[in-house]
Amino acid sequence: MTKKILILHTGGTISMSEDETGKIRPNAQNPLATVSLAASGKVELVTEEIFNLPSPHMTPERMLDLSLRIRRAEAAGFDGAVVTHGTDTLEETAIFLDLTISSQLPVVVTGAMRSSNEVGSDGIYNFRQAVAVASAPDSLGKGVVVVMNDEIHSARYVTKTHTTNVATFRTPTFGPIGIVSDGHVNYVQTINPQEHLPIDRVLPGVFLVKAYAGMGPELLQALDRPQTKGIVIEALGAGNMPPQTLGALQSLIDHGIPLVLVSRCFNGIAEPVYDYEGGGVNLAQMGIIYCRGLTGPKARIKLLVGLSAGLTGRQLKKYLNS
Ligand SMILES: NC(=O)C[C@H](N)C(=O)O
Repeated sequence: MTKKILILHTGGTISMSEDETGKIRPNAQNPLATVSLAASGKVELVTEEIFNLPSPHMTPERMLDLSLRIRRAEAAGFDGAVVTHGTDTLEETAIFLDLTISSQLPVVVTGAMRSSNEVGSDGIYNFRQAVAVASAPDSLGKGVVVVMNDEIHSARYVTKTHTTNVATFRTPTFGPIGIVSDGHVNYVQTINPQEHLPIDRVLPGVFLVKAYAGMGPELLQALDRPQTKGIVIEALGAGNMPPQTLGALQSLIDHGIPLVLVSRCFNGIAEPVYDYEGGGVNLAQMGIIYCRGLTGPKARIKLLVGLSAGLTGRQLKKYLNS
């Protein structure tokens, strides 16, 4: 049976070309628009250029537009969706979609590290693999996935790890959930289902701060204001903070601003294990919420989604802990 796949182009290098001076630029006409996927089997592609943006121009408001468009796709008879996206913020859009789309429909996000006319361009290849994954029966109910360089990654944990290499998307700690090989889609692991919050607005005022040796209170104090709705902190190691930040952290908590903690480490999960001044035990006792296994940018999207859905207090904590 022919699968009907919705293609949503948003821009990024996959939609760009190299000019005569070697610089990469956006195109007025998307180069993927004319690609034939005859070799991919029975698929009908319905294409929309929802944005034509470099991904550093992506915002939560635009992620919401994309999410709302995909949420309408199932009722419109689509069997899956492929989103093409710039790679710089792809991981944030992917988790936003994963957290806000509750349908079983396969949703695949892909991009490219080399633009459409560069030697060794990976755009058409990744696009074809993404369509194969979106139309595979095994992709039903897998949540949003990212397909790049023959690997299938869960949107929840995948991250860009290299500035230029085509093998840039990796899932630290857990690894990919599958591979695409010779057009065949093979899943090797499943990840736990998570709660979906189909929000229809996004709150501003959710920030991300990275901790460092000798960090003082200044950055945190600058965020201690009524416009701040929540802060994610990329803490040190297993989830610890320099002692000079504790006063500013306590003041943010006293002002009712949710503080969410992840680790700045590439692998592992932040846990409140260390019992010294600024250690995780201390931070958890203060009411800082530990968000397990997400990177800082992803935890920020999750906090933003939770707050935008109106979650507060224990509900917010439970959502972020899960
Ligand atoms: N490879 C890429 O897509 C990077 C580009 N700067 C973007 O994110 O739009």
